[in-house]
Amino acid sequence: MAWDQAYAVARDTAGPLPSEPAAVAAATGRVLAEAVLAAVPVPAFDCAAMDGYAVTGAGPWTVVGRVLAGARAGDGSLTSGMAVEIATGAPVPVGAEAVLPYEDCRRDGVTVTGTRGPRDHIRRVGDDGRAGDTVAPAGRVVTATLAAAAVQAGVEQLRAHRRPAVSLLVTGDEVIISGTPGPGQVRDSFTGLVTAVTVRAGGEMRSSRHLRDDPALLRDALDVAGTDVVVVSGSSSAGAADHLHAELDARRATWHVRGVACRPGHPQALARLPDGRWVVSLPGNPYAGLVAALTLLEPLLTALAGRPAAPLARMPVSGVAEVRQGVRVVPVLFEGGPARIAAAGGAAGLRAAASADALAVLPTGWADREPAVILALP
Ligand SMILES: Nc1nc2c(c(=O)[nH]1)N[C@H]1C(S)=C(S)[C@@H](COP(=O)(O)OP(=O)(O)OC[C@H]3O[C@@H](n4cnc5c(N)ncnc54)[C@H](O)[C@@H]3O)O[C@H]1N2
Ligand code: MOO
Repeated sequence: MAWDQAYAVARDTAGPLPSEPAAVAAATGRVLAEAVLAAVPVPAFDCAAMDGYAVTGAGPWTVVGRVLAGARAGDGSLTSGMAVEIATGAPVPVGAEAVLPYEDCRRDGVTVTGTRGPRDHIRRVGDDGRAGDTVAPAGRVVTATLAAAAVQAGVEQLRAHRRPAVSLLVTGDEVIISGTPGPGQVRDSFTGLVTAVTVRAGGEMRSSRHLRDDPALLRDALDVAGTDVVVVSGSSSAGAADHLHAELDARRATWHVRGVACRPGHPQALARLPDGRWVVSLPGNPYAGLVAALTLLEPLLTALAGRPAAPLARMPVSGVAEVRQGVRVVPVLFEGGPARIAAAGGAAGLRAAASADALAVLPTGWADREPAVILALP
């Protein structure tokens, strides 16, 4: 399957997971299934916008008291010629017409003189929205800013799509999950990468498990992986120890993507089990697996999380790389002007990607300075 088509299938095949109530404070990164409506007006009471004196009528004014923030709204009232000393955010007494900032007036004993300017320096109830106003519409990602606006408007609970839960099965007899690899061993590169892609797309990483290359272990692990998405690294190819495809066929999985015309990352796949769980197969070569995570896993999770699919970024790319068929995915550097190819190497090493700014997806027949899709690195 062509790379663009595989990306589109991963992005467009799954719909958002069901929604549920969620505490605003814990909903960052999730997508609103319903609009957030203000429970209270903002501000909830008329209050001072400056430190100074709340006054009524023309000056001079007689200071009759002091109101600090936190005082009860509705207490106290002013009539013409009266003033109270007031703090920013404190409720203005009933009848107050303006707040005179300290710098615009003079106090002598209990008398304040000064001139009222064109602004009254009072924030009125509902200036920034009334109860029932939309704080944010359905479909928005809950950012820290959106969450802050919601709690400001008295909202503590919202309705959001469930985060897609992800588990990772790291296959390979040679793979170790911690420490420095010895002869014949490789250190797992996938747990960190898959976690980062998952979190970035609005998912939740539940577990990462290492499995030896044994079909029975893979079968059992697939049985118990109770997550929306099961990612399997390695075991994607045709080798004697690669059991994933046979296992998915035995389970009558539906193949949505089975091989992508993409270098590296050709053996990547996306399938759905009859019970609804998605399986993303990442080739074991780490750079190829990273490419596959950005091609299939990220758009799938984005859709399951209910996030709107952002259009793919494109920019001109300069450098040397041969792309005879399918696409070639290369690390690039941003230096102003076209992105520059940092290296166009193999499928295993991550070193060029480590100090690159992004990956570029070079189409078949690509030539120097022609545009390419740009994928952000996790
Ligand atoms: N006869 C063929 N052989 C291969 C083909 C093919 O089409 N026909 N495709 C090649 C391509 S392309 C890739 S990519 C790999 C895919 O292999 P698998 O997904 O089956 O993965 P493994 O064989 O288990 O491992 C490949 C390579 O990656 C290393 N690896 C595996 N897991 C990890 C990990 N968690 N962290 C770091 N490195 C890992 C592993 O040690 C191997 O070196 O197949 C080609 N062969
Ligand atoms: O295409 Mo493989 O995925 O070279 O590494």
